[in-house]
Amino acid sequence: MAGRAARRCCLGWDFSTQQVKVVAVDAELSVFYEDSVHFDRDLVEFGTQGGVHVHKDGLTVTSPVLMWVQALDIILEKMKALGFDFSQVLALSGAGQQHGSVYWKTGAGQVLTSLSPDLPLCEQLQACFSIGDCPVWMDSSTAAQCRQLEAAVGGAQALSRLTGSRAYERFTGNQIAKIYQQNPEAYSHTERISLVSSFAASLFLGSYSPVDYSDGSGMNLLQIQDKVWSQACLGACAPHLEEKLGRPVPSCSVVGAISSYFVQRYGFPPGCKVVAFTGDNPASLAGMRLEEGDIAVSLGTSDTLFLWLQEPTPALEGHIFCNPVDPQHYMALLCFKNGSLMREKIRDESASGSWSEFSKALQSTEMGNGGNLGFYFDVMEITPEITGRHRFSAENHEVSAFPRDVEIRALIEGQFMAKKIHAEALGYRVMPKTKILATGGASHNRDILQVYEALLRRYAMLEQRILSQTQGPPE
Ligand SMILES: Nc1ncnc2c1ncn2[C@@H]1O[C@H](COP(=O)(O)OP(=O)(O)O)[C@@H](O)[C@H]1O
Ligand SMILES: O=C(CO)[C@@H](O)[C@H](O)COP(=O)(O)O
Repeated sequence: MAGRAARRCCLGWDFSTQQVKVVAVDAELSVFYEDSVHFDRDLVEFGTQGGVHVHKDGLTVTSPVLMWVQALDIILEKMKALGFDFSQVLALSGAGQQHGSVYWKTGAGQVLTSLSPDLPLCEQLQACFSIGDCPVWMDSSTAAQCRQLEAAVGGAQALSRLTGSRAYERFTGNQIAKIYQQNPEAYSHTERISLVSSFAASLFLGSYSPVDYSDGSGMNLLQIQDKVWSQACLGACAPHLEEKLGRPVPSCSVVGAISSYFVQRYGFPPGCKVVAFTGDNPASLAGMRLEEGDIAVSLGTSDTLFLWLQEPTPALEGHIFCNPVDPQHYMALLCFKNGSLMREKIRDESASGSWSEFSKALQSTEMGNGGNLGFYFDVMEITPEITGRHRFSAENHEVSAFPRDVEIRALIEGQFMAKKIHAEALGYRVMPKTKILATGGASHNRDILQVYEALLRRYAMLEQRILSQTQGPPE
C-alpha cells in the first residue's frame, strides 16, 4: 500500500454482531481496501460465541463494549502498519448492529475529548462505561418491560402507530427500562446512552454523536412521523432519559469533524467529516440503492427483509423505521433471529462443518424437497415467537429427523417460506418488475441464492396462473 499514488477516499465502518469491518471507497466508488476483526477468532480473551455472551437464563444476550473498542484499535493499527494513507480520507461514516446500547459513565464525555494520541482507545476508555456488557439485538429478556411500555401508551397498536413497532424485547427503550429497574445505581451513573451506531461515531468524533432517525426508530422511543422522542415512552422507561439520549438527527447529517486523536495518531486530515452512523439494515438500504418496489434480503447473523415505503403502515408484526436516505419516507423491516447461526449449526451437524458440502446437498436435492418441510428455531424467534425444530414428512406427519441432504434443503426452503409468508401477511408483493437484492455473509453462497431464486420463480408463475384464471389474460 505504501508508495501508491494518493487516492482520496471515504471510509465505511460496520460494527455488526460478529465483527468490525472497514472499507475504503475512492471517488469512482471502487472499494480498494477492506478488512475486518472477527470477535470470536481475533479477540478470544472476551470469550464470545458469535460475537455475544448468552447468559444462563437463555434470554439475556450481551456483548462487551471494550471488545468493540479494541477491534477498532486493531483495524486502525493494521491499516497504519500497511501504510494506509489516512491523510486522503475526506469523510467517514458507518453502521452498527441495531438496537444494542452503550452506557457512558459520568465523566466519559470529558475523557473522549481529551484522549492522548500515544495510547490505544481501549486503554483510555477502560473506566468509561457504567455497564460493561451491553444488551444487543439478540436479547429477549425484557418481556415485562415491553408489557409495561405498551400499557403506558394505550396498547400495542397505539405504540406501533407512534414508534413504528409494538414493544419488542430487543428494542432499546425496553432494555434501558430493564437496566433502570435492575441496576438503578449504574443507570444513575450514566451520563449518555448511545446505540451501537452512535457509539461508534462518538469514538471518531471525540464527543457524543447523536442518534440518527433511522436507527433511533428501533428503540420504541422515537415518534417516527414527528422525529422527536415520545415523552410518554421516555417516561414509561426511565427518568431523565431525554438528556441521556440527546436530540436525534437525520441519518445523513454531518455530525462534526474527526477528533484530534485520529489526526495525531493516524494522520487523518483535521477536516475529515464524520457523517452520522446508522443501523446496519438502514445502511444496507442506502448502500444497495434500493428503490421503491425493490426488496432486500440481508443474510447476516440475522436474516432480515426490508423495503422502501412512502407512507408508514405500522402493524403488530414487523417494524417501520424512518428512511435513512429520505427523511420524509420510511422503510419496513422484518427480522428473523435464526439466520446464519442456525445455518451454521445444520452445516456442522449435516455437512461436516463445510459450506461446500452444504452446497452439494442443495445441488443434489430437488426444489420442493420431495414434500418434506422443516422449520428450525434453536433460539426464540422474533417473527413469529416460536422455538424448536419442526419437521413434516410428505404425508404431513411430524417427524424427528431427516436424512442429511433433506435436512439442509428443508432448512433453506423453510427459511425462504417464513420470509415469504410473513412479508405477504404485511402486504408486500413480488411483482414482475420487483428486484430482490441479497446482502450479508450468506449471500456469498450461490446455492442458497439459487434456491431462493428458483422458489421465487415458481411462486411468481403460480400466482400469474391463478391471476389469469381468476381475472382473464393480462392487458
Ligand atoms: N459460504 C457461505 N455460505 C453460507 N453462509 C456463509 C458463508 N460465508 C459466510 N456465511 C455466513 O455469514 C455470517 C456472517 O455474515 P455477516 O453479514 O458478515 O455478519 P454480521 O454482519 O452480522 O457480523 C456467518 O455467521 C456465516 O454463517
Ligand atoms: O435486530 C435486527 C434488525 O431489527 C438485526 O438485523 C440487527 O441489526 C443485527 O444485524 P446483523 O449483525 O445480523 O447484520
